[in-house]
Amino acid sequence: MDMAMAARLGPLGLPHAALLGSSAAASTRALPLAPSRAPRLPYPLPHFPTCRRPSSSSSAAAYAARPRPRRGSPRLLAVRAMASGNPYAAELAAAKKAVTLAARLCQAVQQDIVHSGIQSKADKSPVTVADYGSQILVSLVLKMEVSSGPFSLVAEEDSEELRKDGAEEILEEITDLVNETISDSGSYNISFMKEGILSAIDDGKSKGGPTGRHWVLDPIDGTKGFVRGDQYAIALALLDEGKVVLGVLACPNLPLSSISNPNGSSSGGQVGALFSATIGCGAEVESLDGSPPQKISVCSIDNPVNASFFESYESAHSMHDLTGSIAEKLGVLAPPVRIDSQAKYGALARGDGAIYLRFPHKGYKEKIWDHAAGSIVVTEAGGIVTDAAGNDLDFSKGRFLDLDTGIIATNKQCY
Ligand SMILES: Nc1ncnc2c1ncn2[C@@H]1O[C@H](COP(=O)(O)O)[C@@H](OP(=O)(O)O)[C@H]1O
Ligand SMILES: [Mg+2]
Repeated sequence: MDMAMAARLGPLGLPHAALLGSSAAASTRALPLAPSRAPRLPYPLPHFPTCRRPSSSSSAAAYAARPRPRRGSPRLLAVRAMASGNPYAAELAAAKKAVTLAARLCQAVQQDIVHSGIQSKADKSPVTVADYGSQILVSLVLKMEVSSGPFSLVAEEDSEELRKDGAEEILEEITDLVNETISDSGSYNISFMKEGILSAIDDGKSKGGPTGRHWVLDPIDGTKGFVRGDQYAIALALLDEGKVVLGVLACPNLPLSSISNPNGSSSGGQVGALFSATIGCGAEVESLDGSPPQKISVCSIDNPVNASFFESYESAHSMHDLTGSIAEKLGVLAPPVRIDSQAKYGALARGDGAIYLRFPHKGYKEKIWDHAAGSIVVTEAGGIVTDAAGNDLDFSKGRFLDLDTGIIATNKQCY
């Protein structure tokens, strides 16, 4: 290929016009519903006291003998981080702990939504409870586990609605659900009052930016999938000087085995995957129930004819006719695999498919929490994530990504 020709080509070896042109319909393969797991928490929960630090001497003895956090104190974690050669090891451990706890809360609420037959996002209350609850847990756990430096969190939710008249009941539900999840985990002997809950949400108001460290959180990514009982993710990343240096993706309904085989998820297999990656250290997956992490890498397919590609389940989020047309031009034969959330990035990173195409409708502005964790999981697994013009995604510009041309993630061979 001559240089002039190469310059005209975009990612996937296609001219930019082909990436941004239009349409051809494609048949689809939707990921089979993951088998549901028994809820760990009833929902809605009965109310219970919001502060239970022991006062009597006998309960003080019980308090002294309480189960301790398994991963050790922040100081110990920092020492381990230095010893392991991963400068973000303490942050990674905290991030995994935070999203695992949030995933438990979300699973309990999703079970309730599915069982109660709520199928529309219009009935917002349980979704709202889970969104806020997940953000609160992640915010609280990070603050308790990572003590170094100022705390900055760029997250989707704020407490404005919960501070309005009439929101008292839902705030109480959220408070109870958060406290119950913490108590049930056995990790901390602490509970929170409503004001602490509201301020944990508002910790997520940071604007991010090019300097310092910022956590980036989507407390429930793929809300529509969550309501349907399908895929969703709790996505948490860390920015350091404008770069994503760490990412974790809790995908409670994603099979642990590959979803490249349509029957793969029905092999009696476990669901609940936790992807993680730290810059320069590779990417891993483990079960949300705590199996040992295993290194993952993107697939080595070099001919799109043998590739399958991921895209949003929701056509409102990505133009299915355009992605179908791109796939056709590439020679992809398999129908698209449509799933919600950054579970797509996780599945791509472990080689379940070769390409993820995301082309929102004109005017949509992507938020950093929808891609930060997923993109580092893919790049650390050996893949590439760019916009349709081939530029790296820039997470240093605040709460939004500065692009309007779509996102492509794939392995180096297909790019
Ligand atoms: N019109 C639109 N175009 C593109 N993305 C959209 C969109 N409306 C919402 N989204 C984003 O798409 C995310 C879900 O991605 P996916 O389609 O891959 O499941 C949503 O995350 P939330 O569910 O956290 O709001 C939301 O941020
Ligand atoms: Mg999202």
